Amino acid sequence: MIGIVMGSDSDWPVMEEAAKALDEFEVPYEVDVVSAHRMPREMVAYGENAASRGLKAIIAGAGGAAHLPGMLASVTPLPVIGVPVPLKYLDGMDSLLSIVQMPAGVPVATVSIGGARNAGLLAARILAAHDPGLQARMCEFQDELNAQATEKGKRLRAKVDGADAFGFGR
Ligand SMILES: Nc1c(C(=O)O)ncn1[C@@H]1O[C@H](COP(=O)(O)O)[C@@H](O)[C@H]1O
Repeated sequence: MIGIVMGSDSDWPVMEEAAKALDEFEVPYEVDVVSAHRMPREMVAYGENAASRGLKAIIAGAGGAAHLPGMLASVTPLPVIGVPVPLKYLDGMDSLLSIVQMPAGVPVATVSIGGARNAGLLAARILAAHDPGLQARMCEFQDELNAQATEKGKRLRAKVDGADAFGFGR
């Protein structure tokens, strides 16, 4: 089970992509609003109880002064994946820097601004390290990505001038 938490329900349109990625790999998850700023005691309780409740990793998204991922990481031994959520001002740079610049000893695996899909995929990979079946599905997924990228190259080359990737045949 993966925990997907966010500072506000207004983050859900971004964070939903993490849930969709976990759905693709049939990884169970729970979702909740847990704010370090607005509900600090509940946030500490969530982090302190996460491991004993059976969660294997936490995906935490927040916008602006995004202290939630780092604060969770300080009260749980589980891996925490931070998702910077872009807001109206500063385009998510505020959130990115708040999440990524953690002091040594308290790691948060930070994905790109709005990168909730990668957060979901990273959580699946963490579980896959101890789950051969899930790891096999991850390998298939990577093969599909490869095939799609190869196809894009073929289409582009055909569109430009029929040359191959190195420009031979021009
Ligand atoms: N960054 C945090 C924290 C936190 O880090 O504890 N709690 C809420 N927020 C963020 O405030 C933004 C605005 O929230 P509202 O839309 O509720 O006003 C959201 O992006 C949320 O993640």
